[in-house]
Amino acid sequence: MTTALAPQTAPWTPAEFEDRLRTVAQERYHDRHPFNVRMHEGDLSRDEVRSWIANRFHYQRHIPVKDALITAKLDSSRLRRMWLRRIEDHDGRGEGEGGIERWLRLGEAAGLDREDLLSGDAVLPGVRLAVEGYVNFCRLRPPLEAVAASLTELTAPGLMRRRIDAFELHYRWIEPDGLAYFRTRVDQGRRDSAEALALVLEWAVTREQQERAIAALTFKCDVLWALLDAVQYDAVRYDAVRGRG
Ligand SMILES: O=C(O)c1cc(C(=O)O)c2c(n1)C(=O)C(=O)c1cc(C(=O)O)[nH]c1-2
Repeated sequence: MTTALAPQTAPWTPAEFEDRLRTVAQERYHDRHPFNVRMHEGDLSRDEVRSWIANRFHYQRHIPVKDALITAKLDSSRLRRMWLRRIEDHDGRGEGEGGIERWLRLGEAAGLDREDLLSGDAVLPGVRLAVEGYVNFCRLRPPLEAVAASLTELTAPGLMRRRIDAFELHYRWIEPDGLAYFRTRVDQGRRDSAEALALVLEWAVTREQQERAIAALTFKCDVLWALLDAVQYDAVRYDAVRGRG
């Protein structure tokens, strides 16, 4: 005797699954975090912008590490080549190239010292934990979940454009060349998210796999949110210490 699948375990159609992924990537994304809202409105002090740049550098420098962990799990040359390109995007092909270098230049354009950024001394405990959480997630989970976690990049290009506008309008004390990182990421993020989405749609065949992909993306949104919680809390604490809080 065959039993029909219960309706709740039937897979979503690819269109419905994609729609659910996009909804998570929009509704839970950190563009809605109060710190980002304040950034876009021009409310951040110079110290707050600098703290964000220094703390976000910790995230940036770990992106190629987590991409190397994902690459090691991929089982074809085509897929590994695809993922290796992400590592090159961040590390460059030689000294003085790539996204990490561009982020260091953003820091310098905002008045931060390259050596201080590289030392990691300004990185907050909550930021360390959030980034470690993401790296370990990609280390421990199967490729489907690790790739699905990168799908926050479905929403990232829109945020990059918004950030460029906000920086040009409100934070003119940052030298314009420093914004090169964000300009480059608009197209890279679009390409990366399109590739990752195609893989997730192909690999998640059962309802359980689809739900795992949604959970992975939800987790990643929480990583980005927690990172900004730490930066925001530090700013509040700093204000209180100086009697402004
Ligand atoms: O500034 C941002 O808001 C933002 C967000 C994200 C993201 O959504 O994960 C990434 C980036 N930037 C980014 O620059 C980047 O290289 C990147 C790689 C990834 C990833 O998970 O593979 N996300 C992001």
